Amino acid sequence: MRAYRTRIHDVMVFEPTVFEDGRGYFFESFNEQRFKEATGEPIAFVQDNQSRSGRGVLRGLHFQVAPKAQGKLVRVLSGEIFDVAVDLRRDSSSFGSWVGEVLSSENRKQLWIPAGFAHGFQVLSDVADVFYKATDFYSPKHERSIRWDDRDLAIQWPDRQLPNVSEKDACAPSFSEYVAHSASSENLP
Ligand SMILES: Cc1cn([C@H]2C[C@H](O)[C@@H](COP(=O)(O)OP(=O)(O)O[C@H]3O[C@@H](C)C(=O)[C@@H](O)[C@H]3O)O2)c(=O)[nH]c1=O
Repeated sequence: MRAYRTRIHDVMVFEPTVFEDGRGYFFESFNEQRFKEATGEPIAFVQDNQSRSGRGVLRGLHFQVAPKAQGKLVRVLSGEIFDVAVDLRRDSSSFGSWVGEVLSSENRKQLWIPAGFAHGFQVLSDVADVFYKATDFYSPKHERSIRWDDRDLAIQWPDRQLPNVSEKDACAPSFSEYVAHSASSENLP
């Protein structure tokens, strides 16, 4: 497994070692010991999620606030997505910055998004099955969202067509509205 950091230090990419033979392939999709060594943090996952989306779907930007903030380890079982993490930790030098990575069933990359980040993805294939592990349980009370097309965040989504978003995501507040109306500590893990 290869693990490396992105331009936001705490967001990491994992590339598993794939063993191919006459039968097909094998790889370890998650290894707790290696994950802990690479991140340097004692991270435990408690929930696995899976979603299917068609081309043009954009889900996000989503996060849960403390004490139910979630770290997420995202991968794609079929298809291709552009996966994005936005740093919402107010004490961070990269507060308000984003990083994006193409994840696909072909490249088998995984993106580690720690607690304190918002997460979203855009589907680039006809269908994408996305699977992610989360470090805390779903809690609607702590769930928040920020607009995917926020002007200050200026995320460069690869598909420039107007995406297919949920009603909830279409009404999400802007980044500056969110920052103005939330407690400064709520995104600190
Ligand atoms: C996220 C989630 C949703 N649900 C339910 C609530 C709702 O009825 C239905 C669909 O929920 P949503 O519309 O919020 O699904 P979705 O837009 O796919 O939300 C997800 O987006 C990505 C980007 C993330 O990072 C996730 O954490 C999550 O927020 O599933 C659960 O039961 N458990 C969960 O953990």
